[in-house]
Amino acid sequence: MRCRKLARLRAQLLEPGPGAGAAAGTGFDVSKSGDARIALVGFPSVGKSTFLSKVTKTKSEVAAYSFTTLTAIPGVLEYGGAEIQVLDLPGIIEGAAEGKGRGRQVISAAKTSDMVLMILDATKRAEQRALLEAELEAVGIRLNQDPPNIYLKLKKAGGMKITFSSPPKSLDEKMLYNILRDYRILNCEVLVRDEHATVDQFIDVIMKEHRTYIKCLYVYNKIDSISLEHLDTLAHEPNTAVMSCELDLGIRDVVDKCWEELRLMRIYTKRKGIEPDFSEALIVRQNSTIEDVCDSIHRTLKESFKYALVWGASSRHMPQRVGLSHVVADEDVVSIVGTKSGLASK
Ligand SMILES: Nc1nc2c(ncn2[C@@H]2O[C@H](COP(=O)(O)OP(=O)(O)OP(=O)(O)O)[C@@H](O)[C@H]2O)c(=O)[nH]1
Ligand SMILES: [K+]
Ligand SMILES: [Mg+2]
Repeated sequence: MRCRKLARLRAQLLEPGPGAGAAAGTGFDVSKSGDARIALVGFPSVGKSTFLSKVTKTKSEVAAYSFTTLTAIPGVLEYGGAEIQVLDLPGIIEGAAEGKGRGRQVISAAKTSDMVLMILDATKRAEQRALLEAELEAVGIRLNQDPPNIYLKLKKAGGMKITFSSPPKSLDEKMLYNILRDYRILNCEVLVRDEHATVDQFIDVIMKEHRTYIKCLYVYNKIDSISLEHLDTLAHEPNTAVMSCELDLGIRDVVDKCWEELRLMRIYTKRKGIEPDFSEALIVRQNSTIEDVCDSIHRTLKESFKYALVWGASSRHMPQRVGLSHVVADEDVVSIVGTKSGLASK
């Protein structure tokens, strides 16, 4: 890219131009591919692009100055037969959520991911983590949280019916009534199933169309430049990994943790009388059933399904004969038996 164009793009990242703010929150135009998407989110120059270049074949520009990366750069991380799309994103700055720079666009791209890798600079002050979290929170991203266990159904008439399945610790009927009125909801049914539910969680339920619950792994990079004591403290924070891209330390561990958090499973399919093909795995989400496995092989496979044979952690015998509702485990070998004799997967 020419120098002037680069300078202009860099300026746009910092300053809201026309169309910034609400309208600019649409994210970058990178189509999803592979079995899952991980977004690299962080302040400028923490090492996001260095990491992408380490774990994928994609080379994203690396430099010591801020805003080296100007758009979303996708790479593919191969892991045990799965292909995970890793999105390198421009650095975000404080105030990004309010539309400062193109930060909102960056955060919107993160919102489309299955997992956020929050890259932090181990040499920088501790507040960076909370500051970044607050930016993501502000656009409705909830990190490492489950959706609140509160049922809300809007009605056309009949007023408000609010019930608690057990006495709540920090909510009461009056509070919920007032919040609902603030959001102009006058007819509805509410059932609070979690005694620890908070006001913020209740608002998240009202706003659920604008909330996204995403897993996050916090990764401190540049541990080559900090003391061992500091390293020890960082490494003990929850949902955290530490690494040095420069010294090639801890990167494998970060990738392994991503795999665990994404909760994907590899299923190997086997035809009758033939050894399973371990070179090609079918990737499914955790808690998937034989039915999900069938669906990911072919849309209509279920129609001719008779039973499946399963070898692996989920089977009681080797093999175990199971039906569509059987829940599979990572690295199970599955053979689908259909009504047309000898029909096997793939
Ligand atoms: N000491 C040290 N420096 C690193 C490490 N990883 C990356 N760097 C340096 O940090 C600087 C920024 O790296 P980038 O990968 O460009 O950072 P980025 O987060 O992509 O930056 P932006 O795209 O500008 O937001 C470069 O000078 C890298 O060489 C590390 O593990 N240790
Ligand atoms: K940089
Ligand atoms: Mg970069």
